[in-house]
Amino acid sequence: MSQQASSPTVWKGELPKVGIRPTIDGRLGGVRESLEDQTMNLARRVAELISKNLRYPNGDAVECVIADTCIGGVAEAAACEDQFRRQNVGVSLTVTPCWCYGSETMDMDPTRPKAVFGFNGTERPGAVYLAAVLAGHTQKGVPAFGIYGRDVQEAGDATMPDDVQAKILDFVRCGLAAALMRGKSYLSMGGTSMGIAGSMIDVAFWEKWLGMRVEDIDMSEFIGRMNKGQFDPAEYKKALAWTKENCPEGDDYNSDEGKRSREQLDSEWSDSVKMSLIARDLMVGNPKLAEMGLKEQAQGHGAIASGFQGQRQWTDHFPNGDFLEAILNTSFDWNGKRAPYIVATENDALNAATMLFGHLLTNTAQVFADLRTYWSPDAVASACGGHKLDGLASDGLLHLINSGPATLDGTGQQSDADGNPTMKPFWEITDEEVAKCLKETTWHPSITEYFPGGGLSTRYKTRGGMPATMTRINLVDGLGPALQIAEGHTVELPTDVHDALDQRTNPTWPTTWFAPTVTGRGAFTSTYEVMNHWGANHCVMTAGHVGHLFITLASILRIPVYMHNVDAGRVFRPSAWNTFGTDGLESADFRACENFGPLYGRK
Ligand SMILES: C[C@H](O)[C@@H](O)[C@@H](O)C(=O)CO
Ligand SMILES: [Mn+2]
Repeated sequence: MSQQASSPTVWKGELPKVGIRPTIDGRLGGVRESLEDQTMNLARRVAELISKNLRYPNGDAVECVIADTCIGGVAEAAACEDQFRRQNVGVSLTVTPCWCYGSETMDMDPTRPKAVFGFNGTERPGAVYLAAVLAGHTQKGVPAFGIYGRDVQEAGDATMPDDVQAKILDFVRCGLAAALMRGKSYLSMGGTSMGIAGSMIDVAFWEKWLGMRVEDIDMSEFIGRMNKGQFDPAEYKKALAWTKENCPEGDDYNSDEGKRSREQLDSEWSDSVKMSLIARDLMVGNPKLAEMGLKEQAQGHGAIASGFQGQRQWTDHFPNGDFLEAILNTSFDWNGKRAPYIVATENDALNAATMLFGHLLTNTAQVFADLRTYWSPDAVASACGGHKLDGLASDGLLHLINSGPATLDGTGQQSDADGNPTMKPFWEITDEEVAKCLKETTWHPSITEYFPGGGLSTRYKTRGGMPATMTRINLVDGLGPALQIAEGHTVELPTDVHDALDQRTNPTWPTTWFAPTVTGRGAFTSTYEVMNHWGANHCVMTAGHVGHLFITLASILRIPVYMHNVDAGRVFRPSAWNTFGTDGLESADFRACENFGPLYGRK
């Protein structure tokens, strides 16, 4: 593990591994012997592909465990299961070039995400085993993904076709996301914010669909720790100095009567930094607290996601959580580059879960936003002196703007290999890009009428041209969770147009102009219809067109997807889903999720 035990970290302890199961025709006396090396070598190639291409959220290479022997029957299958349990295997991938005996060799664990890769050769067909064992998975109610290369390969062909590589890697990304969530916590810091339904925590959703637990703390814990100095004083000193140097305070947009004194603002800065340390320590603990005699506080709540209620009880009296939410969701801070801590504004736990999906699928920071306004081309023209939206924005724009914080990665100041704006895993972000994200962001005294207790809000606008995916999990009485997805691009407006629109809402908040990819059908008939179908006030923006990964992860967890604009060819779900209908995949998804129920328990 690369994580130093001495610093706080989300991903403590051993992370779930990927188990590779080489299955084989068990007939000794010639058949099995002729296949042993080919089968085990196939498993080794798959393990190498995974460890070379995939990383955990902490940057470590994904670890694979290969079964000690090929699996020709139930005895070896059981031995493999024992080995996988001993070695913390959270995802399984069965691989074979030949015919094997389906139910005698299959992975029967009811909750571990699983796939089967049947090498497409004809000498000892892996495909027919694939079909047989997937039928078994469907019949026994243990859905599995099927991976089968398009083109027949020679038995000795050690290459892995691109289509097979893509499916293996996408399955493992999504299976690991599910496995990484299992057993971890969501930390609710406070309660319901302003009657927002998403912040009325539904514990059953976290337990039955995600296999997680919900931890609760009252916001008074912040005041207690601030007043008693229950945070690392050395880190606080370092963090405050870094903040003063790197987080410039911008204009105060408050009215004269709303303006706060310099002394008050300075105390809000120092309180905001303390709140950031305390929120992080509450989530993941901090060994330094144990050295201070705070052994219980040092343990944290095992939270890989959290939410801060803020409004209104806290923010009426104390600085809001804008700084803590922005900096913890960012891929760097005073300690340097590191995995973001997923923190939802207004304790919107459904947006937190969606942020967590995006983070675990891509290892990147996630933008929390209100989906506040649809700006039609006509409305923009009349608000901005006739300005005509064009290009990606020609069907109008969605204004994504949270009420104060957002990850600084959301500035779009990180670039991919082609120079396009993106948000990257922390280990790929350059020092120059860190500096650009900080430079693009200004911090403004929060608007006093909204936040009487003060605070510093995050202001930036996202660079245009970023392929991005907007998502949201909603809860439906009687159905459970349902996911919506909209791939699209960020758009940059001319400064005068941006300012005219931005100033109407709140100039102290972070703005992203988003143009969903419209298809002309259903919820994607137009940009307006995307907004019209959005299920809540909040959304999450993830860098890249990764709607297909959200769809695969949702199917593993049995969360139906009720709108998306992902081409059918990119949709990858367990083979069992096909049996619920192949024409009208959306409704089939609902039927399959309803049929199999939440991954970790009954509804
Ligand atoms: C300041 C306001 O209360 C905002 O926080 C509010 O409009 C929201 O963001 C609601 O989600
Ligand atoms: Mn909001």
